Amino acid sequence: MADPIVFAVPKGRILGEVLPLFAALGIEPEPAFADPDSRALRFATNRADISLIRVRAFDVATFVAHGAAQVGIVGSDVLDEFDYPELYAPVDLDIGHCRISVAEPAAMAAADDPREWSHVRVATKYPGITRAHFEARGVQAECVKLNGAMEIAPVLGLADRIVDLVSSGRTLKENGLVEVEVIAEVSARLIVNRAAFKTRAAVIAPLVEGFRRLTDGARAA
Ligand SMILES: Nc1ncnc2c1ncn2[C@@H]1O[C@H](COP(=O)(O)OP(=O)(O)OP(=O)(O)O)[C@@H](O)[C@H]1O
Ligand SMILES: O=P(O)(O)OC[C@H]1O[C@H](OP(=O)(O)OP(=O)(O)O)[C@H](O)[C@@H]1O
Repeated sequence: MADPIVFAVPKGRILGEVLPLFAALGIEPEPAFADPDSRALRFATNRADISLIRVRAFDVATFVAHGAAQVGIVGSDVLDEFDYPELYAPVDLDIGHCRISVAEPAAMAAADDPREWSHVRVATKYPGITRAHFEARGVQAECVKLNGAMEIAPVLGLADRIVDLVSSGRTLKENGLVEVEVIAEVSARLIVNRAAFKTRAAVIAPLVEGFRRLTDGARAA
């Protein structure tokens, strides 16, 4: 029998929303998969043809693009940032909803008109999305790449503005920032390596169909 396919799942907040989807599809990971204290990275499932890996959100796309994993789940923020040609994203899973936005200190926003910006200095984990967004508006964007805690950058003078994910808006509020522009809505997608979609079609095609039915069903309900 062929090796099981490798399905990459982000270990952060999306993991909790993925577990019910797996359950609905009859995929039962070994118990350690849902245990945040487990140090294991690869997990078996009740399906001999599917194994799981738990990696950082940005790395899900890297594993699947390179074919080291064949299938994965990743936020559309990550797909927009890297735009990997090797990835096919056939299903919007309707989980992990948030938006990617420009924010700035509340005091600055009071006297600021985004239509007048010609140059901005932005702290972000998403330099690709940020540059593309501002380029399309004819604004030159200088990006300072951070991997988290962007919200502290303006008050410390690292950058005037940030581009980051916003959901409830609580992180911005608690750090004295306000959202001034929404760049894109974000949700998690099922991704498949294009080559693997052909070579491992017997496992992957029904899996894609299963996720598609599940999310179509949820939308119709
Ligand atoms: N506040 C949020 N609300 C909803 N979805 C979110 C939120 N923040 C992030 N996400 C989604 O979850 C994905 C993973 O984010 P998460 O914050 O779990 O990882 P991270 O801390 O950025 O990753 P890592 O620790 O691996 O660097 C993001 O790419 C995005 O699609
Ligand atoms: O609008 P809110 O509901 O406050 O959510 C937004 C926050 O959520 C994400 O961070 P996360 O909590 O995942 O931590 P991180 O800094 O590790 O990415 C994001 O980077 C924001 O900081």
